[in-house]
Amino acid sequence: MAFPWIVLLVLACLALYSLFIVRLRYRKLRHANGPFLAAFTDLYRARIQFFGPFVPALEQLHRRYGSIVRIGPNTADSYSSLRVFIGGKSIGSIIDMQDEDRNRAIRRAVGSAFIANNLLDYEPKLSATISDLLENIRTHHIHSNARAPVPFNLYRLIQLFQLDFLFLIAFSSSPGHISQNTDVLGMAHTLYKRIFHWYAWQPLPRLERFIYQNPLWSHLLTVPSPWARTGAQHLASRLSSSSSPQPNDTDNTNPTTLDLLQKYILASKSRPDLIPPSSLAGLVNSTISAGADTTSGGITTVLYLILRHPHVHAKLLQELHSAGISTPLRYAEVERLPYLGATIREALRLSAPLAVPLERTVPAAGCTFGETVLPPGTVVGCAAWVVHQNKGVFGEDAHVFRPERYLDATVEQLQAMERANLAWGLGGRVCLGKHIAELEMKMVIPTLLLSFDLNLCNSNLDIPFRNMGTFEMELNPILVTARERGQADK
Ligand code: HEM
Repeated sequence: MAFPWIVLLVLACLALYSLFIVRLRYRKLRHANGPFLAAFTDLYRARIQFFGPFVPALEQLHRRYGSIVRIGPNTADSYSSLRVFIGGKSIGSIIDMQDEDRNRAIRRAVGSAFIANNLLDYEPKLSATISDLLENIRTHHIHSNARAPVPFNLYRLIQLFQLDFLFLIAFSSSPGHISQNTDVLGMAHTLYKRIFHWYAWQPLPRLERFIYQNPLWSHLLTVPSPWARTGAQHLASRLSSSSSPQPNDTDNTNPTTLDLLQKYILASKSRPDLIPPSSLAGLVNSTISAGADTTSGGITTVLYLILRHPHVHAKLLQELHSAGISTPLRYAEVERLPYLGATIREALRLSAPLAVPLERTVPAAGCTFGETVLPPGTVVGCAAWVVHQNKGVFGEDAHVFRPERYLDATVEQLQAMERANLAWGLGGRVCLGKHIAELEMKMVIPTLLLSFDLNLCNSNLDIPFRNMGTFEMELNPILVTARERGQADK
């Protein structure tokens, strides 16, 4: 009857080992302030992040414990729960790549696709998709005297628009969401499920990996990704097709002929050590899926805040009218409009699409924040929503939507606000698609405002901006009605 003793011995060893690890993790950061429970278990953070409201909970912790708060023992792997699987195998992603050197090199290899100077390459494709968007609103949602107002879900429509645009720039072909007015491949829906999964499991990456990424049963649990499947199909047909531009093509001097997939293929040809062909599907998929929910949420947020603040709406229309914008609008006409730029910036400050803390690991040299010394390996994170409420930087009215704060500011204040701007992240892992997203926002928002008289149906809706960013727009849809603007309004 030795069996129970062996079991007990193993259990005791496991318990001792867990205690040892917990104590080690606790001791390393015992000087950091925070709730008692958070020093020992990630369940504390999981509770506030899952049941929320997360941002107010973080703000309250800062009021109580100061500018640095310990919200967990020390767990890194912010993005592992975003992994996408095909046939039970993770296809990899640029976002959860922890090898900084490789990430830097890949960003350099495909960087030309994302720099501000090459933005105009995207303009024709964007204009075409905007034209489909206008057509969609006119066909399905317009409110005229002859027809009763038909409220529509602004976020859903912008999401369909965004999916079409991203596919166009990535694969030179659009699934036609906007023209068919539907989530053609079920992408919007799975996007929401993935984002929800990420938010829910981000604080518990080990448990998430054990449950959802376990080779024994993960194929039963992982949400299929029509994104990844479609991307992989495009890649396969591109590599086998003789008609499309091939990786060996020397005519890559004209960037307008190359879509994102082709740029990645060329980068893979010249640096197979860095971008092996097997990593192409994951890299392209993660690059564009990073721009889907963020940009749809960003555009929706800006429009929502403009519509909620009639004086901002009026001032913006005035700026657009005085600029003599043509139809269809060209990027050069709106790129530098000050009030438009300030309005977008202010909306992303108050409601950055990524609401969860952006995490980094302290390097070997360690680092010091104020008087707190953080040892190498410590995971640190900043939540844009919390940083963006700093009154010392953004003023006493930091909670108010006021685009003028950037136009009235001194150079020093502007620099301080820029340094604290986390909407796009900061440093080496700053958003790769920032310039593309800005191009989109600066073209889509004025076009919609100049073409339609948009009205919010639920203008008392505050919830989306207090908890988890764009994800909430799925649960609490922002409904609007649209009426064609008369020529006289323009
Ligand atoms: C309003 C729109 C957008 C916002 C607010 C946004 C925000 C962000 C943020 C905050 C990060 C950094 C995450 C971190 O620091 O851990 C990021 C990363 C990234 N974004 Fe965006 N993004 C937007 C649009 C786009 C678009 C349109 C694309 C591509 C077409 C894109 C591609 C990426 C990629 C690939 C990364 C990962 C970069 C890396 O890890 O090296 N984003 N984005």
